[in-house]
Amino acid sequence: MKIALIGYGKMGKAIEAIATAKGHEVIHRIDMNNLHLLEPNELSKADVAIEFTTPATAVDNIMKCFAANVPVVVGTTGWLDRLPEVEERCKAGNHGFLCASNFSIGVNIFFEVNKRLAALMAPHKEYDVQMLEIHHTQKKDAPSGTAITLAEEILAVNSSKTKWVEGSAHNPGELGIASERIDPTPGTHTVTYTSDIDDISITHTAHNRQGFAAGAVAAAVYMVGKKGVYTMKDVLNL
Ligand SMILES: NC(=O)C1=CN([C@@H]2O[C@H](COP(=O)(O)OP(=O)(O)OC[C@H]3O[C@@H](n4cnc5c(N)ncnc54)[C@H](OP(=O)(O)O)[C@@H]3O)[C@@H](O)[C@H]2O)C=CC1
Ligand SMILES: O=C(O)C1=N[C@H](C(=O)O)C[C@H](O)C1
Repeated sequence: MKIALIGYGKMGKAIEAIATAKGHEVIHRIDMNNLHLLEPNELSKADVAIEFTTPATAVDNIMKCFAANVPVVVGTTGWLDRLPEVEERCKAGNHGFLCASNFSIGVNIFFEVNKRLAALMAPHKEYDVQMLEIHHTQKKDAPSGTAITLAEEILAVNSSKTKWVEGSAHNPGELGIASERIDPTPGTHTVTYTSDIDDISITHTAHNRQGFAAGAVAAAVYMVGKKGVYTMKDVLNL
């Protein structure tokens, strides 16, 4: 598989290491120094593009992959308010697109555990729920994309909560997501239910970026030749 890496920072480099070890070929390593490689005649040489850049640049880069007719796997977070628009463009143009706030197998299983716990806790109004995410200090967005996914899964079943908010909740209807930035934390997420009687917490702790990178490579293999909108649930059969 020929891969165009859009974004060659911490994640781009981690993905390259895993992709090449698996026998894939990285044909483009795109950062701010070689943006001409985003032109259709260059991107179209790849079987798949993997996009890990910044919240401000992800959507433009996805559109460039659509223009080049290259399926794209997107890990960049902090832009997902525009996801419906991007999915619409993907379907309308018959392109290939897979996006995940977190590619690691462990976090995707954690998402399922979170959904099950949220369903079990929903009738028990004596418990309040809050979240904490911890990442390295270079992270541009807060709360993390993973935390937002976890929060949305809780909001879908917990009728006491109407929206998530950054930091502490100001009223009982809000689900507070606290963010801490501590180096070199790759990514830690905790969901806690608190009552006067007891607390229940679930935590996922990434020890490094290998899980995110391996999941992104698995998603890229899955996306070669694909049209339409997919998620990690398709890749992992969840
Ligand atoms: N979904 C998941 O599983 C994961 C998602 N992420 C997310 O991935 C994103 C990237 O993370 P990370 O690798 O740590 O970030 P880094 O800051 O280490 O790397 C970002 C890279 O993007 C490049 N870049 C910036 N603007 C553009 C552009 N317009 N076109 C092409 N490349 C560009 C930068 O180039 P330059 O150095 O020249 O500025 C740099 O190489 C973040 O949003 C993060 O939250 C991270 C881990 C896991
Ligand atoms: O920026 C990061 O590093 C990470 N970002 C993703 C997120 O926002 O959830 C995934 C992972 O936690 C690492």
